[in-house]
Amino acid sequence: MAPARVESLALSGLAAIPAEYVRPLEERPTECVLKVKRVEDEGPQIPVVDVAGWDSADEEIKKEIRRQVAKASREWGVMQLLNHGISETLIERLQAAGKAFFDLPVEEKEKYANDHAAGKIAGYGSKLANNASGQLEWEDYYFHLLWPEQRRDMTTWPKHPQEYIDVTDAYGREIRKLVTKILGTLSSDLGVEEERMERVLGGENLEMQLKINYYPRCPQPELALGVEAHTDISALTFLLHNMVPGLQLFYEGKWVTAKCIPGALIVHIGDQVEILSNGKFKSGLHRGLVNKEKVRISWAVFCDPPKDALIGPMKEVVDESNPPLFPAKTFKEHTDHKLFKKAQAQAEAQAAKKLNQST
Ligand SMILES: Oc1cc(O)c2c(c1)O[C@H](c1ccc(O)c(O)c1)[C@@H](O)[C@H]2O
Ligand SMILES: O=C(O)CCC(=O)C(=O)O
Ligand SMILES: [Fe+2]
Repeated sequence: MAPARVESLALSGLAAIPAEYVRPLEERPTECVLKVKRVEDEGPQIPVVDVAGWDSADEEIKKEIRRQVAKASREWGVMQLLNHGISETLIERLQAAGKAFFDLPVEEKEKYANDHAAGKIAGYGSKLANNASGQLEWEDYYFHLLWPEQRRDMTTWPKHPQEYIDVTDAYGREIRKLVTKILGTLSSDLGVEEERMERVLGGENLEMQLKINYYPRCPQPELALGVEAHTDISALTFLLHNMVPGLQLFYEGKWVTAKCIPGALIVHIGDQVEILSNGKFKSGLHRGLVNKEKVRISWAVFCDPPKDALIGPMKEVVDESNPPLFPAKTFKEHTDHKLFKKAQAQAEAQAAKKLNQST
């Protein structure tokens, strides 16, 4: 059965969200981000790193930037990059194109519907219930391969607006350059050669997937989640959004809301870099909240190794006092294992809930 689009639900004007979208008590946001009075100015904040001098001739400037990127990756697993080199105009055009696609009526977007059952994840989609609890997220999305160029199937990309393909392609090329810079910085910080991590992650065959997350207005944002708590299975994830707050990072036992900083590009360390570094760099737990007043849109680029790449702690970061914390697995095995574990945990939670209700 085709999943219901969250946008259609939101537009139907319902006052209470369907039960499948109501999160268990312990998962619900404790406050509704938009209503909270400058909560983001209090307590720890996601590190902000100005990388304007990344290519500077001054070695000290470069060293300081690299130090800050590595520190954020070790302590938070996420950072907001300023002056990353992607032009404001390109970002505006990318966001205008994604928004123009989502501004189409749902019936038009359905022409791009993906087909999970047939293993086709590219296209327009909404989360499918993967267990008995049927727990859903308050979002629709568009997902497609962005890189490498020769493996892309352009028939899976939106044809409307006309600009979509050129501008999304141009953005992908810019992100690919940043991938090399960040992996180089992180490799050096671990004391391995600069190209090492990128090579293990596939080099020319490293893949990038684009997911545009579309979070419609929600009548009961305090009960729902746009994206449930997770770490990204990627090596790195690059994230832009439309300046509506919603992203939260779990840090020192609390959910910290990401500040909306104009021009900033959010970078997440994903599971693959955590594994390669044997846990020196953290894959941060994060989630997405929704709100009553505004549609939120985010653009996530997941940078992944090829499916058959074997990823385990690099030998240089393992010794007698630092034994491997992760078994080596192919990227496909890692993905399957994580999905399986998630479905299993949700099924167990549902069984426990039923047991509680019957006693
Ligand atoms: O290649 C990737 C890497 C990632 O880190 C992720 C990904 C794909 O997709 C996840 C995703 C996609 C579609 C859905 O319906 C989801 O519920 C999740 C994404 O969350 C991310 O982990
Ligand atoms: O929308 C966001 O800010 C987060 C999205 C996210 O975490 C994801 O797509 O993996
Ligand atoms: Fe994520």
